Amino acid sequence: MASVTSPSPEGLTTAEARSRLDEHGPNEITPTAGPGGVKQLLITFLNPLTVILLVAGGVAAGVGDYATAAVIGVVVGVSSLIQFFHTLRSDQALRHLQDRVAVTATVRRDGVWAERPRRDVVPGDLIRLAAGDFIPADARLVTARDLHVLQAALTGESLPVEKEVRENSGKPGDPLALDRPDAVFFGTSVVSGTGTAVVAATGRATAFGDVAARLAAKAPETEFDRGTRRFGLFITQTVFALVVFVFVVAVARQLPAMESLLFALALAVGLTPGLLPMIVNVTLARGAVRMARQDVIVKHLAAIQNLGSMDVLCTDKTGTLTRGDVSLVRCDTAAGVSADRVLLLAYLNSRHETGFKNPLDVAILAHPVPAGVEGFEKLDEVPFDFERRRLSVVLRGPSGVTLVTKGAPESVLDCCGSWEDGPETRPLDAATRDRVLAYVRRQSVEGYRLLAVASRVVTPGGRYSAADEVELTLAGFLAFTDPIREDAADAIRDLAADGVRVVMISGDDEHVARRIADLVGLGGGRVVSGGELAGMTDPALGAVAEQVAVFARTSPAQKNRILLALKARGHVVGFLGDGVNDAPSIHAADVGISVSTAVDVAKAAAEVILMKPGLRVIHDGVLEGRRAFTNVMKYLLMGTSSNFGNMLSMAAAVVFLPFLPMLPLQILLNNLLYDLAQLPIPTDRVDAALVRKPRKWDVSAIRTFMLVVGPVSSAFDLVTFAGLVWLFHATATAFQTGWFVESLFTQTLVVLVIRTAGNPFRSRPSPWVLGTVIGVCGVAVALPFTPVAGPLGFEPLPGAFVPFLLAVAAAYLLAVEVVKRRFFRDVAARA
Ligand SMILES: Nc1ncnc2c1ncn2[C@@H]1O[C@H](COP(=O)(O)OP(=O)(O)OP(=O)(O)O)[C@@H](O)[C@H]1O
Ligand SMILES: [Mg+2]
Repeated sequence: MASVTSPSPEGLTTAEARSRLDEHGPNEITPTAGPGGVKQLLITFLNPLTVILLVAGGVAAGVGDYATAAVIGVVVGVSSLIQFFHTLRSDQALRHLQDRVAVTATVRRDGVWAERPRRDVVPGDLIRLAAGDFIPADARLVTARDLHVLQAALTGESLPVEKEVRENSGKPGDPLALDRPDAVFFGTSVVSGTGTAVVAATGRATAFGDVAARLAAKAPETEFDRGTRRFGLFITQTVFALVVFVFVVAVARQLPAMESLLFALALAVGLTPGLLPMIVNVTLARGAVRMARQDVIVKHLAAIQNLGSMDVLCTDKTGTLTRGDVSLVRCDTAAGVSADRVLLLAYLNSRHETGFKNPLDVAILAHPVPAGVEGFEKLDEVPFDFERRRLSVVLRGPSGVTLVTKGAPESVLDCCGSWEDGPETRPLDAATRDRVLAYVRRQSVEGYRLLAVASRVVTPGGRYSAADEVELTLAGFLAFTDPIREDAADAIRDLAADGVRVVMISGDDEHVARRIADLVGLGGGRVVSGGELAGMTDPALGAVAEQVAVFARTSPAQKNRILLALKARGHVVGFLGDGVNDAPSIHAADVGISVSTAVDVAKAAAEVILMKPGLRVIHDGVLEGRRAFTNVMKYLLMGTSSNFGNMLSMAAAVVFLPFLPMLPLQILLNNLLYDLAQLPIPTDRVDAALVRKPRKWDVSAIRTFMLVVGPVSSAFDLVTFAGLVWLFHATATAFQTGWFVESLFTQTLVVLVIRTAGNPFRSRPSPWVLGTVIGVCGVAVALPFTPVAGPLGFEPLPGAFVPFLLAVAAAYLLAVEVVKRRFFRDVAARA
């Protein structure tokens, strides 16, 4: 672990920071930036397919076949450049999005404090910490005031620990150890208090960097990754077997050996879905950019997939279902009498606490300053935590040293032994307690959120902890209102209509939760409280969570349990939250969602950030995610149907024909044109019907589709072969020309069929898709009549071939239409 020497109070200079950034690298655990331009170009060029092609080109040039060598040159050049620019563009788009939601750190540079992206922090930087901050690096505290830090990510300890600068905490140059009271670490967060610190280590050099890098390296493969990988493997094996088969047969039949080798190599290139990774990335990146326009930012492309397949969305209440602009409407004693003292104590507590300000605190402080607030000096603080649900400050005032506690009514009541009835202090006996609880319940049922305030005179000096929150005197209650969002009910209904069930998981009171649930259309059912939940086993909870729409008084750990229980039952679960208490669940969800106004910890844990609060934008994002998914699926269905069919046809042709069914260079040209026809798929329109339900990656359905459509398309190839041989008495050149044209027609036109689950004539493709398909077919028909026909080995086709070709293509499309309907029915049935 690194060490640091004394910092300058002015912080680093910009120049110094820049040179340190060069020396230590950016402050990130896993690099977010993709490879740079030149490296990316090399990666594109050095893929195995390109290498095969270049070798084949060398061989062709060696034997004097310059036409083939030229076609290979064009194919390699064009496809590499297309891939290169597309990948570069989507990387840039994604990086731009990531910058918009980058978590920042408060850093002192050149003598001024400024917010800078976390990745720019360097060793030696002076940083400032406040509640809700994600600690940006490993650092040694220079000053600290009531600084409490949650180190769960590093130590597993779920309660905040206090950090402070002590005389004996070690010399500035000593290494930072976890138990050092003046050391704070990357990956942990500030619960309350403030401090300044000097950075000792950044990025991978941090204590957490090690752990996180190991975790990141072992990141579980998503269903999508696994699907594409297995699929790619299957294709590669099949292609390999076919290429060997074709070569052996061709040689056995004494076709020219060199020509046969080139033919086999061209097949290998032509039949591998080489564009798959690129098309997937471009489609998703395009989806990401469109989502950004709807105010939804994704940090990783995989999040789009997950958003599209999410079927349960868990959300907290304040700020998403409600507007989050809380107002304080009443301050009453436990007897229900309005009292200034209740407001005064609450105000003192809110003003002096240094934790992350809950909207309730904001509402209290927005109230006109009550008289008498100025005469108090803060001595200490016991910060809020979500298990205790209360917080205390210790103040020296006109009548001695007082501990002032505010929190959830039951939690505060548990610590009280008496209550203030005007000037009198009365004991809080069982009967009174029941009466008070009944009062709280009544208020909650009416929709008010309540906080209780209590206090006690304590002995001055010493340090205070939660153990001092005993024998308090209850001053009274504050009642707040928080209007619901106008669009919440609509958004919940729309999400439900599109297959996403919304579950509210609140830390708030059961009655308040029920009331809000009623207002937004989640009500009517059972409300499960944290207490009840504590008695359930995980499997039982899973069954309950599938039925229940509202959970109340849950702790952060319980929020997490609900979510994991739903995941265990096969749901794809999203979690939307904005607080420190939501961060673990955001992290554990399939889709962690937060809002731009959330605390850093929540934003850092999320994969999706909403630039506008509320559920409406999520609905838009979900649909956008499903659109991207659907377009990826189009590419796959198009590719699988044509590649597998072509393999079978090639194998059959080599066995039966006395010549090669297509020249190597024709195969390559065919493949290039086919690839071009696929490029605009990311721009395609998507049928509304295809985004009505969560979309899951169904590899087996795709494989079935391939195994059925492949032979079907092959059968139509054989019909073409038969027609060419017997009807048109084609020569080798005419045969090759005829199949070249037929194959491009069937392979490209099929996209118009498989791009919709219904009638292809009822669903309009994007102009780009339609234009490119027509263009490619046009080029195919025209090529034999152009001057390049000779070098490419084409000859003009007889006029009668055109109606024959159109008839074959039409019959093929009809057949695919039938198979396709079954495919979409199966997929829908399984979802
Ligand atoms: N600053 C605070 N002072 C006193 N009590 C607090 C404070 N913050 C939270 N509480 C208590 O803890 C409870 C749970 O906190 P909070 O409402 O933030 O949880 P949540 O799960 O985020 O709820 P929600 O669903 O409303 O967003 C609150 O209802 C309140 O009683
Ligand atoms: Mg909340």
